[in-house]
Amino acid sequence: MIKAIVTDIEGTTSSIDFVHQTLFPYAKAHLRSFLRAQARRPEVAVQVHAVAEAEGRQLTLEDAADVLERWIAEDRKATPLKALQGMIWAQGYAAGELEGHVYPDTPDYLRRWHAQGLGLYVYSSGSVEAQQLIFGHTAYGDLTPLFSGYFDTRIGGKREVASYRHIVAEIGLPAGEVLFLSDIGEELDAAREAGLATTQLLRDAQAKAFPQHPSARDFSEVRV
Ligand SMILES: CSCCC(=O)C(=O)COP(=O)(O)O
Ligand SMILES: [Mg+2]
Repeated sequence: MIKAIVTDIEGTTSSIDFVHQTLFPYAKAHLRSFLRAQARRPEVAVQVHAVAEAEGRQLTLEDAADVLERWIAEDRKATPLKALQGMIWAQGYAAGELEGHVYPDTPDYLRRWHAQGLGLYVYSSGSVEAQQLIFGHTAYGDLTPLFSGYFDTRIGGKREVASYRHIVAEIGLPAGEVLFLSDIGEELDAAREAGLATTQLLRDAQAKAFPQHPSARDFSEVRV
């Protein structure tokens, strides 16, 4: 009996293109000006410091921006990059320059599942702030009241079994009562090894299917 759903974002609730063609370029375009203007804010400074620690060398602000641009190009799921991207996107959403993309079935089924009493959670490499922003600024309104919690890379990587063990411990349910939704087979494999139920979203005809997991073309095909 499934009592909670943990959902990925990119490729699951929202399009990969929105993340890669809109969000990442927006963060890249505003990165240097953001760092120059905001580097003294403690929450920014701590992330810039973490970039230098990860590189194992001292960095000027311009060096840090170079590293972060490289990490964006490599699609690195590094916590300092994700935290800084979230802060930059916050400015974009506040200015009305960004709208969070969700597939049309996403709000519909999130509302149904919530009304059925299922607990809804997000697990994404994007920071918790970035997760709340994308769901808080959709064409279907603010979806954040539907969620009971958010998890990001601070709980661990999405391909690591331990991350899912920590998530179910935080949710407070047996792993078998939690369903994880993602488009990425390696994430689903890790979740299953931790005991969670899984379903792979195959929204794109070219998506690589992992047949060991149940699959769904959209949320209407997800069996809970
Ligand atoms: C919160 S929207 C931005 C998502 C993001 O930054 C990312 O790297 C995609 O990660 P996901 O785990 O959702 O595939
Ligand atoms: Mg994904």
